[in-house]
Amino acid sequence: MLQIKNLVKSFPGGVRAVDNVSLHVAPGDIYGFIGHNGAGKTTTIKCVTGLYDFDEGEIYVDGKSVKEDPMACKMVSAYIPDNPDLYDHLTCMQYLNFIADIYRIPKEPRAEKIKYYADILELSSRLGEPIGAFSHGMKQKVAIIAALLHEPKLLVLDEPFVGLDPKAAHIVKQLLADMCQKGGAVFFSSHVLEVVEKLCNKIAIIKKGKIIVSGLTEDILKDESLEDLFLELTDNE
Ligand SMILES: Nc1ncnc2c1ncn2[C@@H]1O[C@H](COP(=O)(O)OP(=O)(O)OP(=O)(O)O)[C@@H](O)[C@H]1O
Repeated sequence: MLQIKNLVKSFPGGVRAVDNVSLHVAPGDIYGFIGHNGAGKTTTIKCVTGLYDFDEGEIYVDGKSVKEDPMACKMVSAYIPDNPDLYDHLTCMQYLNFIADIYRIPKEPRAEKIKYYADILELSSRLGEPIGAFSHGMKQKVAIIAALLHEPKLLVLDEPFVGLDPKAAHIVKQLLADMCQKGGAVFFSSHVLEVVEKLCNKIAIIKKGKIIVSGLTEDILKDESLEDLFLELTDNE
């Protein structure tokens, strides 16, 4: 569903933020992407979602090249950034309709889906309010609903659990697991190692732009905790 091959991305001034990264996220995978601050997670994610151009390598979403066929990639995927900057002047319902229009979701399933997700994320009574009046966690929930409306095959999230209360985090984990059970794929970055360890069937650790370990969680961890492994692999400079 997501294939990253030998990705290289440098910034002006010579920072090689992503250095020959290769990853494969298959249908049904919940793939956790972890690393220290500045390791290259967000840069990789922004290359995958088409927000950054990249210097070398290839990225394929559902078999389509992000460089050559960006629209096709966007139609089957969704991205939730670490900071949900939505349109503050729109009401929650106006925003969700705007996103649904972009993905050409017909009126009837659209209304049903908005109701379904708003109910489980406890936003139903706030749909008519402007997003500008929402808390960070509420904006995060709106971004999650907007991302799920078109039933993406691939969902990419940057730090999805920051700002969510424990109940909302639990529901979002359930939504991600449901999506993967139906054959979708999830790729997300996180610093919450306990969540990654429990939720993800695959994990990659990135350090200074390079992948230092990747694969099935059970193969990587064996009897160790993810925290111990992470500290062991990333602490030595
Ligand atoms: N727009 C930019 N211009 C220049 N350098 C950048 C830019 N964005 C990121 N970098 C650099 O690229 C490297 C990787 O940053 P990135 O944001 O991908 O890290 P991260 O793993 O997401 O970190 P965090 O966990 O803190 O969010 C860092 O050295 C950072 O300073």
